[in-house]
Amino acid sequence: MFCKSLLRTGSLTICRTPTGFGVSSAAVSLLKNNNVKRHCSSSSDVGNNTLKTMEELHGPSFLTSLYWLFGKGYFDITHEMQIEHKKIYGPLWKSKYGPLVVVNVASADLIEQVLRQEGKLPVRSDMPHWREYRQLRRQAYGPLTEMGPEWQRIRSILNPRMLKPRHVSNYSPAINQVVTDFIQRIQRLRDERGGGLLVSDMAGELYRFAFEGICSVLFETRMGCLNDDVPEETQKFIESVGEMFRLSSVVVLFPKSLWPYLPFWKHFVVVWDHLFRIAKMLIDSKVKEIQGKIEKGEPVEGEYLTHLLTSDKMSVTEIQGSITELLLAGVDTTSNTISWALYHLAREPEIQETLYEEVKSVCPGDKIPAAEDIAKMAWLKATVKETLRLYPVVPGNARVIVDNEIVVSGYLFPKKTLFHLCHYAVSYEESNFPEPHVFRPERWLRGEDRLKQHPFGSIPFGFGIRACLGRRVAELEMYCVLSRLIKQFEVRPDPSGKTVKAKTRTLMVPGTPINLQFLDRK
Ligand code: HEM
Repeated sequence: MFCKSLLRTGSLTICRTPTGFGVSSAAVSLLKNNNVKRHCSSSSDVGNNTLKTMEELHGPSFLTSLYWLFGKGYFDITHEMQIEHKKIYGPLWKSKYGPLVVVNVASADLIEQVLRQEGKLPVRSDMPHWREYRQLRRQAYGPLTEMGPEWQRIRSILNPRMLKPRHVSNYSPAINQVVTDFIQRIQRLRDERGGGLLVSDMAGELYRFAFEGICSVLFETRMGCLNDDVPEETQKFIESVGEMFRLSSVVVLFPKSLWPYLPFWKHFVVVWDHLFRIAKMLIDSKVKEIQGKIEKGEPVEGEYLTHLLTSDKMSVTEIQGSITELLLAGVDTTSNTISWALYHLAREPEIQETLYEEVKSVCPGDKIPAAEDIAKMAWLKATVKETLRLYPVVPGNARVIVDNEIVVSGYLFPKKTLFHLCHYAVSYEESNFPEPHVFRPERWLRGEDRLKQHPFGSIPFGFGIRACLGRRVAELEMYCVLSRLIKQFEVRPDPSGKTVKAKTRTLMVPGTPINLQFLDRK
């Protein structure tokens, strides 16, 4: 019934898809008792009981899709293809990739309809290649790869210290130490290599920052990513993450039965071995530290890892599986968002000045912003929100609703239909965001305009029980580094005046390097 092959096309992660259709009586009653609370499908559909099937939904054929991707050159900018396809087919269309069928959803109303009907155990993609490695090496699944009730169990353990604001605020001292080192690194790079002004490839620099920042939270350990001489083990760790993602997108193009015969599958396994080995080393050293303290009768204090290890709800192998996945999900998402925010602030001196005044008034002198200070910085938060609207780092998000059939815009979709939520296209809906291409943080300040916005108009962290686990930590990192950079420097654009466009590499990343000038503020 399900095609198990998997194809990855830029932002689109395509996995299992159903081939069977049909209208069941359960579906009709589902429609009548539609559990969509807001912006639901039109009442005439419900009244007439006229449900269309997925077969009736239009959209590009396989050949047309290939032509768009490779003939018209949208392979690198699949986020733009969302907007073009929406103009042609409307907000709901079907794309075929060989035997795979993907239902694209590209309006805030319809995304809301899909997400509000997801059951208790939604799935994003079944990640067969990541899962296969874990089976091969008897490693545990983490929140990205786990499914069903086990996924629910590990999320219930991982969630509180990652998502509750009172716990997350405890990470601000560790993150601020990393920010201090990052600012010093920017000063060094600028003075030693950039003629006292320019820092090249900010996305690369912020990648180091985000790697160091998330490791300081997850492993409670400093890795030295921001040193001039990065420790060898750390350098290999960073490279293995990049290599794993690169190989992932190749492996997934081939059927599982061929993997053992592919040279890059072997390489993929070696890279994962390395990632898991370093994660284990870091966790083992924390275990030893905790044991030492217990033996000496000293109090055991710590944050995320210490809490997981001492709460006894997960085995060490399970902790290793989950922490490794948190790390993988938490580096380039955060670093790319910070890069885009700085890119725009450099081009919008007035917004930058407003932000500077806000940070200075909340944190005068040398005061370093803590979580409670950030809560008072409305412009800072609005800047990050607007950045994520223009560049939703995950521009298209796969969603499979496994528990139930659902009705969207008068169509009945069977269980396990693969939806592709077009967050990028929705972020640029003129009706929600007037002048959608303009960077305008004030859209997010409290006021009348904000009340008019659709709550699903920009949901960069997803929605519901399978939404981003690292949202609060990512926000804290972004707020800390942006506020302190803007307080310390006046950021100006690359004097060459080059504009940087986004490209899709699963995530939305800068297509060319972002270079910025950093002038000390007096
Ligand atoms: C700006 C930064 C980030 C953005 C925009 C972002 C966005 C997202 C999105 C859109 C999803 C999918 C949600 C859905 O399908 O509804 C997701 C999932 C996830 N994110 Fe993030 N993320 C960011 C940072 C982080 C960080 C720092 C971490 C780790 C500390 C993290 C960990 C995760 C995990 C583990 C999942 C999978 C959750 C699950 O399937 O249960 N993310 N993220």
